[in-house]
Amino acid sequence: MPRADCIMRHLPYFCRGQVVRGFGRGSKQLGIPTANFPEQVVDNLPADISTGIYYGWASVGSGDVHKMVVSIGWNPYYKNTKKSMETHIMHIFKEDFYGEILNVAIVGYLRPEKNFDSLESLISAIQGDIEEAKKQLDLPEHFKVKEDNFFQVSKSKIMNGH
Ligand SMILES: Cc1cc2nc3c(=O)[nH]c(=O)nc-3n(C[C@H](O)[C@H](O)[C@H](O)COP(=O)(O)O)c2cc1C
Ligand SMILES: Nc1ncnc2c1ncn2[C@@H]1O[C@H](COP(=O)(O)OP(=O)(O)O)[C@@H](O)[C@H]1O
Ligand SMILES: [Mg+2]
Repeated sequence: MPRADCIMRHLPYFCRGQVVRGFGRGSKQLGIPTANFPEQVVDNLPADISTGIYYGWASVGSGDVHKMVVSIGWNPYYKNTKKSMETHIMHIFKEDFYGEILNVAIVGYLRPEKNFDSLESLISAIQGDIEEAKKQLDLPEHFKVKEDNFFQVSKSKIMNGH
């Protein structure tokens, strides 16, 4: 179990980066697309932030801020060799947003990454994470992060074109 102080010390954690292609394993077909960050953003994470599943807020470019869940780690089910950071946003987008800037505020920790004996159990674990995240994010201390200047800055920066 990761130590709680190693997790909480870094939260809320804010970062942004361009959305890149992942392994295309079809998480979209399963109804759980994840916007992947480039290696560089993953490498910039605090060295001692625990891998695992977190929740928070996200926006694409200068768009609205939505609830999200994010997985940081090696996806033991798929035995990845590179650490990844993938965000599922609880919003239905009209189209894909590869190449756009994803702004992310991580506010809380849910659980460590796990291996599963079937794809179905991985999917139901992720669905459970989504439901828990939705509840947690309605708490006042988490809801207020949605209004953080971090997201306002992302709007004005992009609208002014620099
Ligand atoms: C909320 C959430 C929880 C996840 N939990 C796990 C996990 O416990 N173990 C695991 O191997 N992968 C986990 N994943 C990662 C999925 O395996 C990953 O999204 C899948 O490999 C799709 O990758 P792709 O974007 O490259 O297609 C999780 C993803 C999300 C969004
Ligand atoms: N609600 C959403 N959350 C995250 N990504 C989404 C969402 N809706 C559409 N997408 C798009 O789906 C892509 C991720 O799909 P996914 O199947 O995980 O493919 P990849 O392996 O390339 O990451 C994102 O990069 C984004 O462009
Ligand atoms: Mg993905």
